[in-house]
Amino acid sequence: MSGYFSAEQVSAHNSENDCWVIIHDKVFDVTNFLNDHPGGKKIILKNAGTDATKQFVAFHNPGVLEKYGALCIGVVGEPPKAGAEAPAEAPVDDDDEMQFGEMIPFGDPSWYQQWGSPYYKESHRRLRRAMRAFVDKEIMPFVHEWDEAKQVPMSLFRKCADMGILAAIAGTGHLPVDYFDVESTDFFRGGDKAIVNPPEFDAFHSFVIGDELARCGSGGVLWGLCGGLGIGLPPIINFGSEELKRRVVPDILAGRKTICLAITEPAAGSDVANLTTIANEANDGYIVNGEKKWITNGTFADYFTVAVRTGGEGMGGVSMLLIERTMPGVSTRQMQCSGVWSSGTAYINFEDVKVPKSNLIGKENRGFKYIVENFNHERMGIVIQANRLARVCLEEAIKYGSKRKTFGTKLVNHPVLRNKLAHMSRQIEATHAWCENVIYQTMTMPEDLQMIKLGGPIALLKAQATQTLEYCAREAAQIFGGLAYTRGGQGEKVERIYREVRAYAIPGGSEEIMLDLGMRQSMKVASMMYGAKL
Ligand code: HEM
Repeated sequence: MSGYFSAEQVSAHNSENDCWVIIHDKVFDVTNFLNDHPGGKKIILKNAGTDATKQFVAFHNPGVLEKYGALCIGVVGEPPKAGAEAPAEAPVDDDDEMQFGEMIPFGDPSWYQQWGSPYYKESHRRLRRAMRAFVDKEIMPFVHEWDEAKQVPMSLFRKCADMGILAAIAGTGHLPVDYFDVESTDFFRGGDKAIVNPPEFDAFHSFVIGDELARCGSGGVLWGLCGGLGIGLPPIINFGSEELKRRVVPDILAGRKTICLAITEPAAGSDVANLTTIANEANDGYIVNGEKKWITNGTFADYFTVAVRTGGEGMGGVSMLLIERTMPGVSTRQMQCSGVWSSGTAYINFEDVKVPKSNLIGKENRGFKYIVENFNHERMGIVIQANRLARVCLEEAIKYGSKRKTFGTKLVNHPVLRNKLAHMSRQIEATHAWCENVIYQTMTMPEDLQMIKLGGPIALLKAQATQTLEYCAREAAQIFGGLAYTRGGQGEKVERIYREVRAYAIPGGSEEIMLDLGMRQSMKVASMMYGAKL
């Protein structure tokens, strides 16, 4: 972008061989783009040489202009007078940032929209600003491309590592500071002056990171980035030997290597205790044989945290092994799924894979305990993502409904449409508030009690979040109409999220199992711990 033009100058460029348009006060030379324009040549030519902002807004996502930035040749207006200083940008006062975001009703959590909250302080507000800038610049514009290509680039892992996002996702409410260089990250460098000083990092910082990340509106990117790291690494960090941790954790937190969790099998999903992948002892290690299915990140992961049978039947015979892609006998193939395309969901074969004893995670036959201990963390990750994806559906629906007119009035002016938005909003807000309440308990309740007392509510919360997501994706798709039935364009996010609902409602415990477990566990806690006479 270079020049300054008057509207009159622009109006002279009004033919097929020389076509300019003004959009949001910027001047675009679209002459060479006319034949490639997905909406057709004629429709732009009708607006050639004019301010086409209104027409453009009616048919496009705002992100389109960022993608086609190269077409911009200048702005409408006078060049600044020589010697005139550029207006200074107002400094951001973190203490004052009670309002943040676009102010779409319920488009962001209430603490972004001037509501008070006991949970957030300045560091959370700084972090939300930094996360938003990162996601808007480094993720949002590329999501559709990555989804169609069915992979997230490795460069994204490195960028997220440089921010500190990978370490935050791997840590369960605290940062694994011994295994990454705090001073090389944007979020955590600089002690007191850091965006977040590492000792002050808490579960609400994790929440802000997960919530802001999920604004990208792609379960594929979220599962791609967090789906292996968030569940495959904690068993190593929490139970692995120091040697194992030193060997694998730093590379993963630096974005040089990736890891996934391999538990589910073609015939063993939520009933983990029945898995059949076998690890027979041989010399100073194991020989592993078996198949794993629906393994998030399995297509590209360097490491696999694998649940194997080392002992007898049931949960007491399960161990966790770290298997490496370079080990002979490991093969993976990408599965064709309805959604989360860029997350590399894989079918994995282990054929006579020799695994050294040093790759055993924790103790033999204790694997089931390690898996179960990460369930709360895993499920809360799913809850946070699902509820923000639901919010994205709401936000998109409100924005679209505020510009699209039918029967002479905007969609949002039809009561039947507002009724849908209202039901979406109330479910999202209720889920968010419950989520904050549970997160607060993870910071204040002793860890051994959390396992017992939070398991039930978190299972119910997972079902609540995924049913909210399903509802919101459906209603937003109805509001977008045909646009949510086609990939890309204005309905892009909603179309994608609608396809991704099952990737939230099934893994990490299906809704059916969550609802049953949630009540069973809560009944048990009520009678055993609180003395309820049931
Ligand atoms: C810099 C100028 C423009 C660029 C870069 C551009 C780009 C695009 C792109 C990428 C699409 C595919 C759908 C999407 O991704 O949103 C599209 C569709 C479309 N564009 Fe443009 N466009 C421009 C100007 C215009 C103008 C001035 C009009 C005038 C009305 C227009 C009308 C349309 C229509 C009707 C569609 C089809 C929408 C649909 O499929 O529902 N475009 N444009």
